[in-house]
Amino acid sequence: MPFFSGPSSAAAGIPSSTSSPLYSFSSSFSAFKGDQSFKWLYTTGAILFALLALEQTVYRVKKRHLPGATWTLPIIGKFADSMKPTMENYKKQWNSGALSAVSVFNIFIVIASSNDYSRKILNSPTYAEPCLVNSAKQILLSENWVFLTGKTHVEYRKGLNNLFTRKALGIYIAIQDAIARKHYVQWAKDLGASPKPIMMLARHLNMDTSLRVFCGNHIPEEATLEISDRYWNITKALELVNFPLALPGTKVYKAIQARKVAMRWLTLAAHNSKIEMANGGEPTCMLDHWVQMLNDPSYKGRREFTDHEMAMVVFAFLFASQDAMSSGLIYGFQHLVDHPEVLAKVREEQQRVRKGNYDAPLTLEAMDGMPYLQAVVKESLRVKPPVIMVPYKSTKAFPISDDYTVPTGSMLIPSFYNSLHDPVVYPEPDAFQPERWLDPHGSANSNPKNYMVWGAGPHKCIGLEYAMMNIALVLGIAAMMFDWEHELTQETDKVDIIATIFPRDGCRMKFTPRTTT
Ligand code: HEM
Repeated sequence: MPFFSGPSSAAAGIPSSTSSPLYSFSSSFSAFKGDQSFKWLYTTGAILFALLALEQTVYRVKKRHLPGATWTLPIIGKFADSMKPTMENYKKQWNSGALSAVSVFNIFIVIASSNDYSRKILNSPTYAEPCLVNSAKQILLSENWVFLTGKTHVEYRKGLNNLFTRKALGIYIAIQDAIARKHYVQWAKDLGASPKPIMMLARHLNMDTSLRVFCGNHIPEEATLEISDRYWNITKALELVNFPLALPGTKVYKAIQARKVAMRWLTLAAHNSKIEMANGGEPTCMLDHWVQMLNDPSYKGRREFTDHEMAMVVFAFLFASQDAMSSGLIYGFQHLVDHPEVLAKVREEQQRVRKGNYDAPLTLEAMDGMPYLQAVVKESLRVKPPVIMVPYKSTKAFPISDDYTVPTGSMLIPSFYNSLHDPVVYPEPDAFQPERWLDPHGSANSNPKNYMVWGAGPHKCIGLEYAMMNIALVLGIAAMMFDWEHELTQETDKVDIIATIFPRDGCRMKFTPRTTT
């Protein structure tokens, strides 16, 4: 509404407000400078007016009948909203129509909120491809594989799928287990006396886990600390629209510096892994597993990857996972502590499967025996999906529906929230009910296409099994080691969108060691 009334009232004001002040200004001005200056001012004004009119016309022609502001705010469009995104504004937009339109800095954006349209965008690589936010190419480096599209993307990704097989996950789980326990020793100290936000602790735990899973001991402890500390600068730069130049002091500049630090360490890790595998070492991390696979004579895919290229792959995994995993972990903790009856069932399952031996590292087989914990993770990610949308762009005119064609070069935003909160598929959609996943014939399991937590199509999350396993493992261990208390604040239920979603108060918790362990 402000975007409608703003420009239209401004437009209405132009004749009266420009006529008298501009006239008197220009007439007194012309007394000194003559007719030439007046003509110059008049011509400039006319050109500006024509450009603004053209901007509105282009917007209206592209938008056609889609819901969205009738006029766009000159030049900036909905920039103010994109700077401070809120769930309330997003929900308003999603509920305005299955397809709706906005414009930011003259980028025409079509937002899809229904399951069908969101899936259609993700599954139409001939018409649409991921575009990530503007800053992503500067941060990730434009030659990163995540920017590949079409067949080259499919081929490249095929090789990387091998890094998430069950065999590979079997290597990673021992590392995940050890890192979680190491951090919990510190959590017991930090959160033992009074409730504090777990937000940054969970982010550090997740970054440490990722780096050790990806790089093992090929980087020193100081590297994980340095990357983890600086990574927040990368998260903060992931806004829809950033200051266009990466000048010193800007968010993108700081993010690029953080990437340089991370890439230096990751390149070293790739180098060290190659040496260790060449010397007959056993694979103890993702890089080792990858190098060993490339050295296997029976391996059919591409074999040569430079240290820099391997580092870019690992950096892309960090980039794709750090915010989403942290969000998933934090809401996992929050959902469990707020639902003691669910936490009690998680503990009951842990006791049954682990038979009182809570110090033994978790294995894939043990995790297979924990369907309730898996349901908890699945439900937590449904209620609070870390990624609520992904930006794509149309590479050619995209006839998305019978009566609307998305113009070439538009930004397309498939949104997942409505799919994951569809009351027909998930009755009482805002309620946290892991049980809905335990009935194989229930509506949740019968409509897998609604479960858009991981996206869909050729770019669907490559790390989803790993992510599910990690969140389950971190929660499962914590459930047996600690009693948790959650300090509710006025901001507990408010959601901040910082690339992914987080509780605004950072989830304030107190952890007390349990006597059973
Ligand atoms: C809770 C955690 C996670 C969530 C919610 C999540 C969600 C997503 C979503 C929604 C997409 C976009 C899919 C699309 O465009 O259709 C995606 C892509 C991706 N994710 Fe994840 N993700 C998570 C964890 C991870 C982890 C742990 C890794 C790696 C270790 C990872 C690696 C990737 C990569 C590389 C892509 C891009 C794939 C491609 O373009 O082919 N993600 N993820």
